[in-house]
Amino acid sequence: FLHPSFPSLSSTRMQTPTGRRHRTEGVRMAVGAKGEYAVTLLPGDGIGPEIMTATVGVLEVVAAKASFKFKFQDALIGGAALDAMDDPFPDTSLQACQSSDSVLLACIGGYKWDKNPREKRPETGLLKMRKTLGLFANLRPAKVLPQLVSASTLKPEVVSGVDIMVVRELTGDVYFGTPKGIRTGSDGEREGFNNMIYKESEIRRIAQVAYGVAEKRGKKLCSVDKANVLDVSQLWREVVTEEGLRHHPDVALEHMYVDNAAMQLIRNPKQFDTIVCGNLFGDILSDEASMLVGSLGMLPSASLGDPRGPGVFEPCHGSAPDIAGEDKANPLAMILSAAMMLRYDLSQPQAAEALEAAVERT
Ligand SMILES: NC(=O)c1ccc[n+]([C@@H]2O[C@H](COP(=O)([O-])OP(=O)(O)OC[C@H]3O[C@@H](n4cnc5c(N)ncnc54)[C@H](O)[C@@H]3O)[C@@H](O)[C@H]2O)c1
Ligand SMILES: CC(C)[C@H](C(=O)O)[C@@H](O)C(=O)O
Ligand SMILES: [Mg+2]
Repeated sequence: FLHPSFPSLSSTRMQTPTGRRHRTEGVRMAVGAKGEYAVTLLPGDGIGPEIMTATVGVLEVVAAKASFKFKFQDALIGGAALDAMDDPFPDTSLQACQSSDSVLLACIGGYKWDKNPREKRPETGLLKMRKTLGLFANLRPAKVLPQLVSASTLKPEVVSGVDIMVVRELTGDVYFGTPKGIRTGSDGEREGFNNMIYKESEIRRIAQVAYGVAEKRGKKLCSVDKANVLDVSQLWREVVTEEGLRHHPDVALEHMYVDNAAMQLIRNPKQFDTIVCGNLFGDILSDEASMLVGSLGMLPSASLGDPRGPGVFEPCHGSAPDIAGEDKANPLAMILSAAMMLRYDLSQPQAAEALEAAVERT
């Protein structure tokens, strides 16, 4: 597991992050040692190509001022891959990712493919990528920049100073549980069903990541579940508690039901430091957290997991088909995701800090 070396994305940006270098030593650093990082670009759909172009431009400037270069290669995912190859995440794209030091993904999806059968949907390609690359930990920081306090729909005194890290489990839960489908019962009525399921080992490893992140931030972890109703959440709560008692007694652990957490995030977001939750709750709460920051177009993320493979760095938002092609999309979530790539995957903290500082100035 990668948790002991996980850096935080807290306001204490001057600490030396040691993320990927530790978990990849001797495995993937050889390319970096030559001064060139192989990065696969997955522009995807909608505003994806626009924000990817902006981000690559910024990374070229970073490289020009640093002692390393990037070797970019494009690959297909989502609707673009369906159109070209009838597969939302073809093997050629998987191989491109696996042979890279890191992967930048913009976003996928769009009206054009919304009525496709499940296996031919852009979203299926995204989930396949996360699962096959073993990216079980998704870090979604929501940090309010002082310059943008007034951009939030909430009062300045509520959002000013907010600095939350949502640690979302990414390869389990109702997203991947089986059985699932739509069936016709004996009474002739159709019913849809999915299975919300977590193995103990899956809960344990994301809890370890979350405690590792919390250790390096405010030593405060809020685990979000629905243990008052769901058995899967009861196990989640037991395992998260156990993991803390055994290995992280210095981290203050709190449990919160997801409905209350959704309310508390709006009522008093500054009570939170690190939040850990399952895949579905994390999806919802991180979009909610984006409105503390002022815009969904500001929320980056890092998807990490298998130490032998690359991480994938992707904004939290989708393909925004309503504004695609209008040159209106905010590229900062994508650019900040590239900063996370520099920090977590490529062990270039100074470049990451420079990029984040540039975003703050902009
Ligand atoms: N990781 C991903 O690739 C991802 C994430 C979420 C949704 N999706 C897909 O995206 C499609 C659209 O979904 P949705 O509309 O529910 O969510 P969305 O995140 O694409 O858009 C929600 C709203 O936020 C705006 N928005 C999003 N990103 C923005 C940016 N960078 N700058 C300015 N405004 C931005 C959009 O214009 C829209 O009004 C769907 O097909 C969905 O499945 C993909
Ligand atoms: C598009 C969808 C599959 C995806 C998710 O639910 O994980 C998205 O909403 C996200 O947050 O990355
Ligand atoms: Mg989402």
